[in-house]
Amino acid sequence: MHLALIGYGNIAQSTVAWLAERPVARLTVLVRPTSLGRAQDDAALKHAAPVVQVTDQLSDLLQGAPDLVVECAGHHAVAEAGVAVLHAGFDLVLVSIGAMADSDLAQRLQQAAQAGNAQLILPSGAIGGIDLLSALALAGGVNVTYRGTKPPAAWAGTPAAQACDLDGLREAHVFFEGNARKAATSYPKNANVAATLALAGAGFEATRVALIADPAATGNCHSCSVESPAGRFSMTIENAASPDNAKTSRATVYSVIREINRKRDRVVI
Ligand SMILES: NC(=O)C1=CN([C@@H]2O[C@H](COP(=O)(O)OP(=O)(O)OC[C@H]3O[C@@H](n4cnc5c(N)ncnc54)[C@H](OP(=O)(O)O)[C@@H]3O)[C@@H](O)[C@H]2O)C=CC1
Ligand SMILES: O=C([O-])CC(=O)C(=O)O
Repeated sequence: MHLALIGYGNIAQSTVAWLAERPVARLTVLVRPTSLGRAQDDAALKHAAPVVQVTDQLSDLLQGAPDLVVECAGHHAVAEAGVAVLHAGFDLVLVSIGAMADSDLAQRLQQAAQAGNAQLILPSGAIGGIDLLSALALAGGVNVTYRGTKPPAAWAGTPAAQACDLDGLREAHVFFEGNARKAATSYPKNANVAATLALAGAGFEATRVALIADPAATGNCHSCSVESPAGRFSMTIENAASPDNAKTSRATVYSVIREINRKRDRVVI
């Protein structure tokens, strides 16, 4: 399998570390020019695949004709590279799903997938239950509410810092209430889960979201309540944060690896 990664931050590096256990045949990593030297020098890459290319040129990635491309770089990268990858005919796992809250970009991604006969794969990421939610949505009339809770430090550098005194919080504070579109666009590194639920279930406008900073939180907590004529469920997922990025749950990394394995394995679950 020829795997391509867009971005070489927390998720990509953790994925590469895991691939040492089960390497791919070939690996291409697309980074920004400022990160090229750092990525090229990373010794972990040579354990992930016998053939590795690190590049800052999207054209290199496309010319290599990868079997699967995984975007794990952020919303801007989706706009910069996602459409081109799909249009060129390569299946794309979109980790930064919240980028789909931009309806123009979502439409261009869908059209590119159609034109390139490629698949846009939306992984479950930091949450679960997407299988049942997307099934219930087919029955119609689905209602979804989501509460995303993280420690104050995980909200640093986001609009939450203007909405409240993150460092001074003594108890859980709801700093955002609104729909999934507003959540995903306002918190691109923290509310991809809201977008995932919206795309699987009731859509961006109807999915109700609350975002919470909680000084007592020890990880990233995702609570979701789903009601539909065909069934209802609620769940609370308590994820450990990534050691290198408090905003991102470790589960997201394993969700990416799961998609890689689903592409290369004969039996998939
Ligand atoms: N679906 C889900 O449930 C979740 C989704 N996410 C999404 O995953 C993204 C990545 O998470 P994580 O790895 O933890 O974040 P990091 O910030 O650790 O890594 C992102 C990396 O992407 C690089 N990058 C940014 N833009 C580009 C570009 N245009 N081309 C190539 N590389 C680029 C950055 O490079 P540089 O170092 O040069 O700045 C950085 O190294 C998050 O931004 C978020 O959108 C996160 C958690 C859950
Ligand atoms: O990783 C998480 O816990 C969730 C997250 O950042 C997101 O939804 O963007």
